[in-house]
Amino acid sequence: MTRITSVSLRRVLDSRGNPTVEADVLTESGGFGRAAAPSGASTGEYEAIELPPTEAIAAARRHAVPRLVNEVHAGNQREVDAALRAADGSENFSEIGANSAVAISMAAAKAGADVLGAPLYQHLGGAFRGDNFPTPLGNVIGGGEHAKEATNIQEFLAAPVGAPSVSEAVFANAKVHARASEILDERDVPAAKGDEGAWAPAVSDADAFEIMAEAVSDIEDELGFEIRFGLDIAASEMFEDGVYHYGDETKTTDEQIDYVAEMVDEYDLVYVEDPLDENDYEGFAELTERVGDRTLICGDDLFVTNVDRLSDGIDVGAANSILIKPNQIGTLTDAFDAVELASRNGMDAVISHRSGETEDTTIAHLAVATDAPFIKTGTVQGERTAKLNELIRIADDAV
Ligand SMILES: C=C(OP(=O)(O)O)C(=O)O
Ligand SMILES: [Mg+2]
Repeated sequence: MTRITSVSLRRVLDSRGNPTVEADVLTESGGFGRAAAPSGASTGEYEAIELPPTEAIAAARRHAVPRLVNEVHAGNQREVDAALRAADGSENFSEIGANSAVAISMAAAKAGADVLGAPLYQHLGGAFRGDNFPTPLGNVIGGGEHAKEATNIQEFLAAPVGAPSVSEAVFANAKVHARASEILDERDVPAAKGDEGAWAPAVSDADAFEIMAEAVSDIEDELGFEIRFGLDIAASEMFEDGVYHYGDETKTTDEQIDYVAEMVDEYDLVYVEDPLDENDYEGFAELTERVGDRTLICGDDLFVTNVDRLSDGIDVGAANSILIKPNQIGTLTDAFDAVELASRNGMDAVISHRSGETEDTTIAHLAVATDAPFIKTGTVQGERTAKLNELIRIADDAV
């Protein structure tokens, strides 16, 4: 019933105005799935390869489509993804592009769910998923590679951990975002927005911590449940010549570890992503040893959703959490394998968008399917609210 009968690929716009790959998958019983690849700006060195969309589409039409159409079943995700890997033949999807691969992989999952008449999260996660929801990590203030002349730290993320429902959590983050804007106004600081819709003011990181703490505490008082915050430092982007660059200042690795540990305690941070360079497993391990009992130390560029890199990290205790971005690795199968390896080793898997996104909502379903404690998918702006609103719909049994 779910045998794939057609795969079409096209270029569509992403949220930065760049082209990206969209895939449509049809099955013999009329099941349909459509998905589009996101795209990073602060990409990890070890991510699967994103090809220019025109090249990725041409290569996928030549190599992957013939191995999919009439050959595999959309309902059998491992079969679909194995065909994509076989069609590509490289370790990192350098032939057909991880952008083509992930769009097809996700579109096939949706087509499989369509045939079964099940919501995507249930097709991916099983009959007993759908009662637990991730806490959305909402990007409120940011800079780094996502906005020029703003903070060095890439993302300051609201985390409404005490919200009674996912809907209240989503609205809480929007309120924190609005409150941060008022505080910036009160300080006479103009702020444009970065790629993900976070405020991108020209303030120091120290000021951003203060603004974030004030915004979170005001909204916590207003709503009456616990809201904390976290960071994506995206430290690989700051690391050059053996030191971390904060504007004109630098920090050695030891200073960076001390700084992050101090911020964890001063601001009771619930989450810290990529506090150190993507090659520094030891630094990650040292920081995790110091503060991992009270916060999540999450590897994004460190692990790139890759089970081999995650295994190396597990061996040395490099983090207690992994960020999962399907396009970093190329298929849903690979992303699920990373989630499973993490959870078998007591680590939390956090599902994430990219800075370049589309209206695609797959990651909302992925987060529910994997019982993720957190999802990082922005706060406002259509391509972000697409996922947040989908979480609300899933909770409302309206998908
Ligand atoms: C979402 C992120 O940004 P990008 O997509 O640019 O890697 C991130 O670093 O976690
Ligand atoms: Mg990151």
